[in-house]
Amino acid sequence: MNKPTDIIEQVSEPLPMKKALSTLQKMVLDHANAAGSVSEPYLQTFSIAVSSTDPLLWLHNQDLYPKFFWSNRKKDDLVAGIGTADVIEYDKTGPNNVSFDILQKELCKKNPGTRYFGGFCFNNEQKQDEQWRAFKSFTFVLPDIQLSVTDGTHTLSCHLMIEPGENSEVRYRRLLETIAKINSSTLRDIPPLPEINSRSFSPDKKQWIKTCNQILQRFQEGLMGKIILARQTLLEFNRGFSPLLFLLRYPFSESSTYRYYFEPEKNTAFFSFTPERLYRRKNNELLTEALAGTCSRETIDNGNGDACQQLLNSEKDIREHKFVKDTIVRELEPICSDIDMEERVRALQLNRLAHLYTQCRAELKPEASNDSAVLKTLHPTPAVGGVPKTKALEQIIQLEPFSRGWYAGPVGWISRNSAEFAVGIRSAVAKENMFYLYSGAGLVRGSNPESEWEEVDQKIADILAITRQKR
Ligand SMILES: C=C(O[C@@H]1C=C(C(=O)O)C=C[C@H]1O)C(=O)O
Ligand SMILES: [Mg+2]
Repeated sequence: MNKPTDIIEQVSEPLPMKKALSTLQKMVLDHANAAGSVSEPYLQTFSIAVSSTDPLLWLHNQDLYPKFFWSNRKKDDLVAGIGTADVIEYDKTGPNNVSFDILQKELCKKNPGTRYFGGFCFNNEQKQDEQWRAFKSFTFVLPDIQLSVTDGTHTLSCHLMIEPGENSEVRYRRLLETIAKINSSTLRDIPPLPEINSRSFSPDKKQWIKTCNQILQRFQEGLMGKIILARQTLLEFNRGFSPLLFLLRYPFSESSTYRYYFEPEKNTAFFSFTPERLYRRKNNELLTEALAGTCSRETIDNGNGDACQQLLNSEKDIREHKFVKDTIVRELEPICSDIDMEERVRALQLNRLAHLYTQCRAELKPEASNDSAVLKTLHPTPAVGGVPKTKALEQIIQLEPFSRGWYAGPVGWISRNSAEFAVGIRSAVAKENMFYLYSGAGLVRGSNPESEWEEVDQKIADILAITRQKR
């Protein structure tokens, strides 16, 4: 077999979905005749322009798994994917650094010019609760079929991966069968969510306040500077349903948040509406940021106040933010030749919340121009972990009455020369009728446990609002 060209692309006017699918089938079929055995992993992408189709609705209309969806904050990079052309995954408890290295090593072997989508758990040293089973320590999927919208251009692609020793004919046949199963209907039937039977909090408010006070005591003793404590809100619905409904019903199309969704098995999914970027890398160029310190509109002047101004004047929030900003700069130093962290802190207005925000641009040293090096350095920042890092991570395991799973972990995509990871906060994991929502707050000296409880409520309020939509 010839050395592969990465991408076979049919250049034409955008085709309607049905026609695009049959053309894609033909492209694969034409190529399948050239199939043989390979001595190295062989990855081929077939692509075609398709007429404007909402990727979320398209995903909703399919009955193949896994499913994923990704949208960046600017909404000029949207991808919906189905099926597994290839997967890089790992499922053993151990240090996060081992996970990062394994992904990097496997990715290098495959050297993909295209993207694998997935995520990592927050802390792989932690034994995970049952609802996280399908997500593993990490999972990155190269989908069989994907619909992407880049700068307004819609592209339908499929991927074929042949590993050494594999029968390529079987692979081609399997891909053709998968394409044949794609539903090209554009049905807009988005059912309402079922009723909620019960709602419970872990920890409850009393326990939360007790734990926060314990932490405040540690600050007094000078043992720690900052820690992020999270809460789990469990919603039990009266029946199971597709968690994708939360994305289809997310009402804030203008909001500057990522939208991340991964459904490894039918009706088991993790999703996140996070405002926070962990990093974006292109070769040796790195973009990252500090995002911490919160004020909600609702808590000032019955929603009429200026949350951004309030935040910029809050000594406690500025301090909370500074832990993240300073740590990022300090930890990037060994792996970067140039770091440009904005001097001034800004306020970023979201739907109901405002956050303190500073951007950072850096140049990676050649030996650190890879995602394993960057992930080891940045994750977890003190926006979701704490200061000092190791101590905070130990405390989180000890004090939180649940495991974090993928909550606050890096979620996003990775390819040969570039990657983008968001921080999986404002998130939920769903398993049939049970939905576990996660959110946390950064505690520093002077934090008020009651206000931090409310801050967490505000952070999951966008997700909860969806459960109250009537139609
Ligand atoms: C930990 C979360 O958010 C983080 C905590 C913040 C805070 O305490 O002010 C703000 C943004 C994030 O850094 C979360 O939403 O779960
Ligand atoms: Mg806060």
